[in-house]
Amino acid sequence: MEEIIVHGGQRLTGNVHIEGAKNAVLPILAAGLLASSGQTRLTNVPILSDVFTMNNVLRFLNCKVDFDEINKQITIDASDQLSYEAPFQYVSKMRASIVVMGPLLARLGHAKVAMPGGCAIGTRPIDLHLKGLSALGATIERHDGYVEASASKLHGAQIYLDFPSVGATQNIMMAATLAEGETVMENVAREPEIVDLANILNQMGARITGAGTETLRIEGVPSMHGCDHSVVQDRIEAGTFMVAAAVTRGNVLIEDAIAEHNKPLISKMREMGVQVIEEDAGIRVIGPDQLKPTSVKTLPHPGFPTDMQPQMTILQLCAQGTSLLTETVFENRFMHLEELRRMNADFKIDGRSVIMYGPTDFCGAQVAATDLRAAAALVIAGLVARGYTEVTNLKYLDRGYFNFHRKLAKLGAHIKRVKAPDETVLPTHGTYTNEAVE
Ligand SMILES: CC(=O)N[C@H]1[C@@H](OP(=O)(O)OP(=O)(O)OC[C@H]2O[C@@H](n3ccc(=O)[nH]c3=O)[C@H](O)[C@@H]2O)O[C@H](CO)[C@@H](O)[C@@H]1O
Ligand SMILES: C=C(OP(=O)(O)O)C(=O)O
Repeated sequence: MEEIIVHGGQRLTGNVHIEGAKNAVLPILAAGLLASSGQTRLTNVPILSDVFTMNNVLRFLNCKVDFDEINKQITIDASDQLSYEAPFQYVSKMRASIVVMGPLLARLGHAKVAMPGGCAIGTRPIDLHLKGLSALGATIERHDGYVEASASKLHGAQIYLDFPSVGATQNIMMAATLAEGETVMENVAREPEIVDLANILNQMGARITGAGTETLRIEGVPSMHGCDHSVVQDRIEAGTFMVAAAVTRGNVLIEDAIAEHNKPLISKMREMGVQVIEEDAGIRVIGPDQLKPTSVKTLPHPGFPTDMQPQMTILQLCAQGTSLLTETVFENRFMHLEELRRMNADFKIDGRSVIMYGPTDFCGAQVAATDLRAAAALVIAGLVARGYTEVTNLKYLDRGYFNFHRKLAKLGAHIKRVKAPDETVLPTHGTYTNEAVE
C-alpha cells in the first residue's frame, strides 16, 4: 500500500505535460477488436492501471497486445480467431470493459460479458447499451451474472438514447460499424472522446458521420482493418491541473491542453476570478488572491463534466462566500466531501446539491480516496491545507493519473508518494523535499 503525503502552502509554477485521455483510450483499445486484418498502432497512450486492465481483457479475448511503455505506444493485432467472453475477474476491476461488447458482437456475432456492478459514484446500469444492441438485431440474455448478446447478422436501425450515455454511444456505435445498412443514433453523447473514437473507427474503414453532434450516422461496412492513431489529450487531467494551479494562486502552463474541450471549466474559473489564458503552447492558469463563489451544475458534454466535479468543489470551498454545486449525472458523487469535512470544509448536502460555505481554512488530515476524481480532489485540498495531508487508497488515483505526485512536485508542491507503513508517523516540523519517491 502506498500513500501520498502533501505539505500544503506552495504556489504551483511552471509547465506540466498532459497525457492521452483514459476515457478515449479505453474504448479505442476495444475498437482494436474490430480489425480483422492489420495492426492497430496507438500513440500518446497514458500509462494507467485501467489501460493495463483493458490490455489484459483484449489478451484474454485472444488479441496480441504489445505495450511499449517507454514510447507510450500500444500495438494490437486482432486478426486471429477471437474468443467472445470477458469474465468477471476483468469486468469487476474496471466497468469500462463493458465496451468490448459492441465490437465482439459486430465481429463474432456473439459476446458474453460479465455484468458490471455499480461503483462508488453510482449504480451505473447498462440498459441503454443493451436496448441499442437489441435494436441492431441482437438477442440479449442475462444469466449467472453475465449478459450474452448474439445475432446471426446485425442490421442498421434508428436508435434514440433516453440519455446521452458515453458508454452506450460507444458500444452501439462500434456494433453498428459492421452491421448491414445504416444506423442513425440520436441524442448521443458528444464528448471529445466520442469524436476520437469515431475518428479512429473511420481510419479503420468504418463510415461514421456526425461525431460531436447529437446525431450519429453509421453506414455499415463488411470489414475493418488496423491503422495508426494518436490518442486525444486528457481534458480531465488538464482540468485537474488547472484547478490545482488556480487554488494555489499559482501560474502554470498546461501544455498542449485543448481549450475547446474544457470550455465549461474555463468559463467557471474565469467567473471565479481566475486568469485563464489560451496560449499557442497550451492553457495558462493564474490563480487570484481571492476566489469568488459560483454555482456549477454537472451535465453531459458540452456541459460541465462530472469528472471535474470533485476537483471543482475544492476551488469552490476556497472561494470567499457560499457556492453551490449540483451533480446531475451520477447519484452518489459527493463521497469526497465527507473526507474534506475532516480537513475543515463546511458544507451541507441536500439531495443532488451541495452548498459550500467558503473560504475554507483547510487543515491537513489523514483522508482516504473513495474513487478516482475524489483522490485527485483530496490531493489538491492537501496543496492548500495547513500542515500535512495523507491521502490513502491510491489504487483509484492510478486508474486515471500518471505520475500525479511527480508532476505536482515539478510544479513546486511539497509532495511525496511513499510506501505506507501500517502506522505512518507524520513529521511535526520541516518540509518534504520536492523529490518524489515511490
Ligand atoms: C471510461 C469512461 O469513459 N468513463 C466515463 C463515462 O462513463 P459511462 O460511459 O459509464 O457514463 P454514462 O455516460 O454511460 O453514464 C451517465 C449516466 O447515465 C446512466 N446510464 C448509463 C448507461 C445506461 O445504460 N443506463 C444509464 O442509466 C449512468 O448510470 C449515469 O448516471 O462517462 C461518464 C459521464 O461523463 C464519465 O464520468 C466517465 O468517466
Ligand atoms: C468515473 C470515471 O471513470 P470510469 O467510468 O472509468 O469509472 C472517471 O474517469 O472519473
